[in-house]
Amino acid sequence: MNMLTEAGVEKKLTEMADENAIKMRGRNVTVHYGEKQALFDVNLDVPEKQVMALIGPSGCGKSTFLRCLNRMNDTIPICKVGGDITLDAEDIYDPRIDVVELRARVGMVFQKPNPFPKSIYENIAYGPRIHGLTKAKSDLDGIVESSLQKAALWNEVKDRLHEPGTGLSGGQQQRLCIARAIAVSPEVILMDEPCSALDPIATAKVEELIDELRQNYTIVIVTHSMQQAARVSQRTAMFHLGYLVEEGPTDKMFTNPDDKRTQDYITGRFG
Ligand SMILES: Nc1ncnc2c1ncn2[C@@H]1O[C@H](COP(=O)(O)OP(=O)(O)OP(=O)(O)O)[C@@H](O)[C@H]1O
Repeated sequence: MNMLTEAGVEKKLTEMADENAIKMRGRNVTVHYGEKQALFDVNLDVPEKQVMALIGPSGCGKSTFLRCLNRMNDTIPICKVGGDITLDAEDIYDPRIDVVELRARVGMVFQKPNPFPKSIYENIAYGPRIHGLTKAKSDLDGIVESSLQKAALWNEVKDRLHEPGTGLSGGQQQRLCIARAIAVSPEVILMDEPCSALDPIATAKVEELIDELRQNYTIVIVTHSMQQAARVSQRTAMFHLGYLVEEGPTDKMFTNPDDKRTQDYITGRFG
């Protein structure tokens, strides 16, 4: 029989806990835009260092939920968020939370690549500089290089770092935006349909990158593409009309979902 020592048991338990670690937790999350309620009592856990896909028909509240996770909804005056959302068990809506710092810990990549109208180098250097992550120019050079490496863009841009970011192809611009998010050492990266403006080759590159990034980061991605959700995520959450319908391992969600609405959506019967 395979007997584990006490230290072995301890190690095994720690590994199991890590596998199931919850990075962000949403409890009874509601969102109103003025009178209109967009989310109803959403309870959803985001597992650490995995990719979670948010799927569901247009208008079901996927992007609204995503934006709750780094308080991007604060920028919409009519938007009111209720319920609890935690990051490492810390309430991110606590008035003492510094929202700028929160958004460095929980970075975001948008649908349309949106590099600053500055050089490739400056696009990456801006965040670490304003967050005071580095003082020496050589440190900043190092962050720029490692962020571009992690975003699988370094080889394509290393000889043109001082050219405008807006001069890159759409797919390269999106990887530049991912590098920019990585540069401030986030823990979570939120992606709102990051490939919808990209061609299939650029999409494949970004998907490959997402798969690599999950070794170090927790990722939540909104996508309209069932294939993409199946390719990149380990867990999938299905929304419908502002409700979380169900959540589970991606394999199960795409082969044997519990709810008929998920079945109908993934087989293209609505949405
Ligand atoms: N800024 C806003 N002001 C008012 N209503 C909004 C705003 N943003 C979203 N909504 C409404 O909230 C609901 C959920 O929208 P949301 O964008 O979160 O859905 P979604 O599932 O991401 O949709 P899509 O897949 O089309 O992007 C919709 O009814 C939408 O009209």
